[in-house]
Parts: sequence; structure tokens; C-alpha cells
Amino acid sequence: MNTTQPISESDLSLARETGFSECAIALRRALTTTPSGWLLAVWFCWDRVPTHSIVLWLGIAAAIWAGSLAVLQHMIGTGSKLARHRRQLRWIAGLDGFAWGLLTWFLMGYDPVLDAVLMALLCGVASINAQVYGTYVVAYYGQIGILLAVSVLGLLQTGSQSALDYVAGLSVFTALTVYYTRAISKRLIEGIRFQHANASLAAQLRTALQKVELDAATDALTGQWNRRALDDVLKQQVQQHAISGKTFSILMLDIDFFKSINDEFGHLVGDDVLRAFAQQLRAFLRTDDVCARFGGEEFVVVLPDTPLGTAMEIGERIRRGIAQTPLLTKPKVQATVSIGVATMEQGQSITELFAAADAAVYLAKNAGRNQVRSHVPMPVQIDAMQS
Ligand SMILES: Nc1nc2c(ncn2[C@@H]2O[C@H](COP(=O)(O)OP(=O)(O)OP(=O)(O)O)[C@@H](O)[C@H]2O)c(=O)[nH]1
Repeated sequence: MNTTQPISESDLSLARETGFSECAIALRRALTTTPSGWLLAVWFCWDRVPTHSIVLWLGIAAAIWAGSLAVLQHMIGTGSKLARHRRQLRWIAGLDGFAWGLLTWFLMGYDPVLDAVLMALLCGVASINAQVYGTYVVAYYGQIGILLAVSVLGLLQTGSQSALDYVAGLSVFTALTVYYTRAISKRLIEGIRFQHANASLAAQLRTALQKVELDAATDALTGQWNRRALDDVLKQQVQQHAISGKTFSILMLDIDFFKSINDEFGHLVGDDVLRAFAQQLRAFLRTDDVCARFGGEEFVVVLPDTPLGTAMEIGERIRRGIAQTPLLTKPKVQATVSIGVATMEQGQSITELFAAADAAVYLAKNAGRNQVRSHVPMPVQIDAMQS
């Protein structure tokens, strides 16, 4: 891991927040195993320490434990506010350290062997908690400080010969655990920070990839799908047609006399006309219909689940709408469109479908333009529908 890279303040605070949440969850897990530590202490002390001392210590420890667990449960339950709960967590850590520190007051000074065993138990608690508080080390410093202070006072009040040795041993041990926990915690926070940085980088890459994919499928001038996207849509439609038997139709639309628009108003206005045409066209379509610029002043519309008759009606609606509304008002540009309609037949290829639509456009142009024609003769002539 490259530790020379500077950690930005926002990344660092996000990592610390995550570290705090992880610590709260680890602490809850640790607290649920705490009673097994008490059992160990009670087992060692039984018959060696007066019962009332054991009961008193257990009572204090259990009360602190139950309160801590309840507060922690509440904190984790309201997870989104975890960052606001730092002070509570420090209190829990401190009180836990206090309860374990009290062990020296109530259970030590009765038997040298027992004292050594209990001392080892306290060192065990300090080292287990070094892991629990790894991602929120400030609370650990507080806990160890209180545990040490209470234990030292407890040991001194026992008046036992070995008390000073125990004080020295516990002090050295807790100082070492604090020292190493600090370094480990720094690494853990750094690791979390890298996780966040990687996740945000991955999200940025996903967004960039989606944009590239969209750009690759979109016609830059009109914002409609381009020919490549159209090919994909048609392949899907052909697959669905083969599976479900549902037919689909395409409209091929060719703006009439577009060259003269370019000649009269210039290419830039010609571009505006293409954009306006695409917009008007989209307004006639359903959300499932796919509109693509086929090239130049030609567009293709894919009408899923649409038989020829319905496709002819939709084509006619578009033709009439375009003829009635100017595409541009300044300068005023009015245009018409010739539309060829083709429907997917069983066993037909996409190339054959396009050829049929193209042939239908040719028929419409030959019939004087501003017409809708199909690749097969319709039982009801579309001319009769035209107003
Ligand atoms: N402004 C502009 N013009 C384009 C674009 N793509 C193609 N054209 C022009 O569209 C015109 C198409 O002309 P033609 O194929 O002769 O067809 P038309 O004038 O529409 O005549 P008919 O289709 O027979 O009614 C050409 O002048 C092309 O230069 C474009 O992206 N922008």
C-alpha cells in the first residue's frame, strides 16, 4: 500500500466515520462475550474470595454491562446518526474499563496465585479490547487509562507484597498495547480510506462507461439513437419475434426535398430542421417505440408488437402532423415526409426488412412524396385515408 500518498481531509473523515461504526458493531459483539470473562474470574475466585466481594463486583460489572449494551444497541439501531454518538461510545469504553479495574478492589489481595491469574485476565481484557477499538482508538486510550488508574489504586489498597510488581507489570503491558494499537489503528483507517477511494473511483468509472456507451449509441445531431443502436434493437425484436411470434413493423421516413432546404437556408438551418423533425417525430410515438436516425435526412422508427395496418395508421398520423406544423418558425421552414412501412414476416432477415421499407419509401416518393406506402398492397388504400 502506498502510504506516501496524502490522505485528503474529506476521505479521512469518511474513513473515521466508517471506523467508528465498525468499532460500535465490534464492541457490541465483544460485550456479548463479556459474561464469559466474569465466569472465568468467579471460577478462579470461588472459595478464595469472600462471596459478598464477588457478588458486589459482579453486580457493578453487570449493571454497567447491561446499560452499555442497551445504549450501544440503540446507537447501532439509529445507524445514520452513529457519528453523533462518539461521546456515548467513549463513556461505554470508560465504564467498561472501570468495571474491570474494580476487579482489583474486590477480588485481589487474598491469594498470591489468584492475584497473578487475575492480573493475566486483566492483561487479556486489555489485549482483546485493543482489537475491538482498533478503528476508534481514542475510546481505547480512555478505557485503558481508567482501567489502569482504578487497578493501580486497587492494587495499592490491597497492601500485598507483590502489588508493586503487579502495578509495574500492568503499566508496562497496557502502555505497550496502547502503543501498538495506535499504529495498527492508523493502518486500519488508511485501509478503510482506500476502500472508499476505490469505491468512488469504481462509481466514477461506471458513470463514465455508461456515458461512453450512450454516446456510442446516440446520434450527435438529433439526440436520437444511431444506426448501431438501431441494429441492436432490431436484433432483439427479431429474437422476440422468433420466441413469442409477436410481429413488429418499421417506418422508414425520408424528408422530402431536403436538399432544397439546405440550398435555400444553408446547412446550419438544415441541421436545425433535422433536430426539429426528430423532436416532432418523437412526439407521435409511444414510449416503447424506438426512433433512430438512419443517415442524412432519413429516420427509422421501430414499432414493437405492431401489425402492418396499425403501423400504416401511425405512419399516416406522422405524415399529416409533419405536413401541418412548420418545423421551424424563424426562418419558417415547412416540410413533408415520405414514409415506407414494412412488417417483419416469418423467416425474414433484417436486411430484407430494410429492403422492403426502402422499396416502400421509393413507392411513396414516386407517388408524388408526402405519402405513406407499404411494401405489400394494403386491402384499404392508405390514399383513401389521407386528408
Ligand atoms: N444540413 C444537413 N444536411 C444533410 C445532413 N445529412 C445529409 N444532408 C443533406 O440532405 C440532402 C439529401 O438530399 P437528397 O438525397 O437529394 O434528397 P432530397 O433533397 O430530400 O430529395 P428527396 O428525398 O428525393 O425528396 C443532401 O443535400 C445532403 O447533403 C446533415 O446532417 N445536415
